[in-house]
Amino acid sequence: MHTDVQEILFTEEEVSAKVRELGEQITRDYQGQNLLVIGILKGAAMFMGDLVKRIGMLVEMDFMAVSSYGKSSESSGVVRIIKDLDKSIEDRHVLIVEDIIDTGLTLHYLKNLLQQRNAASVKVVSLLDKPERRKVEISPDYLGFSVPDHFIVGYGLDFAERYRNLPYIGVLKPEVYQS
Ligand SMILES: O=P(O)(O)OC[C@H]1O[C@H](OP(=O)(O)OP(=O)(O)O)[C@H](O)[C@@H]1O
Ligand code: HPA
Ligand SMILES: [Mg+2]
Repeated sequence: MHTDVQEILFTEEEVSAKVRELGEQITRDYQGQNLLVIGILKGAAMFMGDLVKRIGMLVEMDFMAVSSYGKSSESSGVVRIIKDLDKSIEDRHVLIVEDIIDTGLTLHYLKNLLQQRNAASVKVVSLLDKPERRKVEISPDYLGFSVPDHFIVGYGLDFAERYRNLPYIGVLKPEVYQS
């Protein structure tokens, strides 16, 4: 375990089993549909890569990059689009892939934006949910795990761009982000 990590919440094996389960659920629900899976960079990059391999039909992939946290451990509440989708999503069934829902501000903004672009349906899969911190009412259609109100890193999740490549999901020691 990395010395800045206080506790491992989910091991690599636990994450992998959950991703497989989510993939199977999504496969059943979207049978016969032409699904567009949209990964929200950078946090969801690993989850997206692993999840699509567990979806048992051909899907299209696209990515958006947004940022609301920057170098801080607190959301600014202002969502900036850094990279937009490549193509129109009009009349498409879209599935947003997120690593974590915290205040809910990012997802609230994204869901509204994609609905305004006249997608046929907009659903959300999030690997993690931190419900205690919610500022707007929103929940995922598919969820991996709920997490307590601590700062989480690993498997895509960062603090100031670090820790994304840890293979497990853990709690960052408070002294690391408070210093
Ligand atoms: O529910 P919220 O409070 O809005 O927080 C969740 C969002 O914050 C993180 O992204 P971040 O802005 O840190 O960008 P990143 O994915 O590049 O790390 C995370 O990946 C979610 O997209
Ligand atoms: O707990 C978190 N860890 C990393 N990134 C995040 N973005 C929102 N909440 C978190
Ligand atoms: Mg981040």
